[in-house]
Amino acid sequence: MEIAKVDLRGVVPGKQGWEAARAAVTASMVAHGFVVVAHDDALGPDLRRAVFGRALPELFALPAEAKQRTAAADSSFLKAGYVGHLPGTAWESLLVDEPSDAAAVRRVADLLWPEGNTEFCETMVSLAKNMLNLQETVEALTLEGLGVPAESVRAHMGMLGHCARLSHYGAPPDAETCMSMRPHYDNTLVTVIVQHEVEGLEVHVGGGRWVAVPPEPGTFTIVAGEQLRVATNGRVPACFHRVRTPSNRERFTVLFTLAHKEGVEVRALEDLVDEEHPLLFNPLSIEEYSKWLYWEEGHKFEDPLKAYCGVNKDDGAVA
Ligand SMILES: O=C(O)CCC(=O)C(=O)O
Ligand SMILES: [Fe+2]
Repeated sequence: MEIAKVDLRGVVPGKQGWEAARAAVTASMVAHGFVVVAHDDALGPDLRRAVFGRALPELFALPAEAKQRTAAADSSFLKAGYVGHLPGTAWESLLVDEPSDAAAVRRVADLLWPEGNTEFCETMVSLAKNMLNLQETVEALTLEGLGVPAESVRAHMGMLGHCARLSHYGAPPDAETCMSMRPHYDNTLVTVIVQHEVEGLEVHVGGGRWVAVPPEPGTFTIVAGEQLRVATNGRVPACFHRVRTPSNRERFTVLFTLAHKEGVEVRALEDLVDEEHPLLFNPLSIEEYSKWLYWEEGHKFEDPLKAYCGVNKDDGAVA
């Protein structure tokens, strides 16, 4: 299957191109739970070089104790800070909260480089601002495309927070399967995945078929997470995806997530619940759900979200 790309260059609300982009983005999100967009202005050659040629290699080359200074007390990969080499993985990652806020990035950078690293901070903030913009555009296009009125979209946006995840993958631990991250759903609303030169991201397109998304410069993959499935009352499925690198090379990626702020319940947008579309999911605390999913029995279910908060749980089959 060839993945269609939606060109978002110069697409702004109400201007020419917005309606066509809205139709294409919504169709892809509804059909697959992801959309690949072309938007080379969001990461031009200079910024790309600063991110992947400098900021990420420099960060992950730091001694382990420097990276550990940013780690959460319980080393959870769901909390801001560094997590390294979980069992069975060659993956290490740094999660930064509100990366478009210079002071927030600076706090993390000062732990990593006590002598300061202005260039790292500037690079991250520039990229984060562009990615936040891109995510808000895709989120607004999708919701509008589903018929949600502009004021509901605005109210929804007001409940969201933004995070960046910078990742480094060593060569896949199993050279035969080449799997670097097992299939999963993100627990976010949307995640934009920025790849660079080395392949890895694969999305499930149904019927056990996986499609690799090539790491083409100027393109970004936006995957829907479980929060968007709840918010859209099931219209947008969460994207099942994984990381597999057949070339067995090391790899850097940057992800940006948009998700409900901590403590804010995730619930279906009222405009998307009616007689024809009865409520599918009860309101959800993402913190409670994530605990259940990762550390309790959640992982046993084929459709954990449905098993946890589905209005009809009967078919949340155990895997
Ligand atoms: O590195 C990638 O391409 C995707 C990683 C991913 O899906 C995740 O961290 O949730
Ligand atoms: Fe993911």
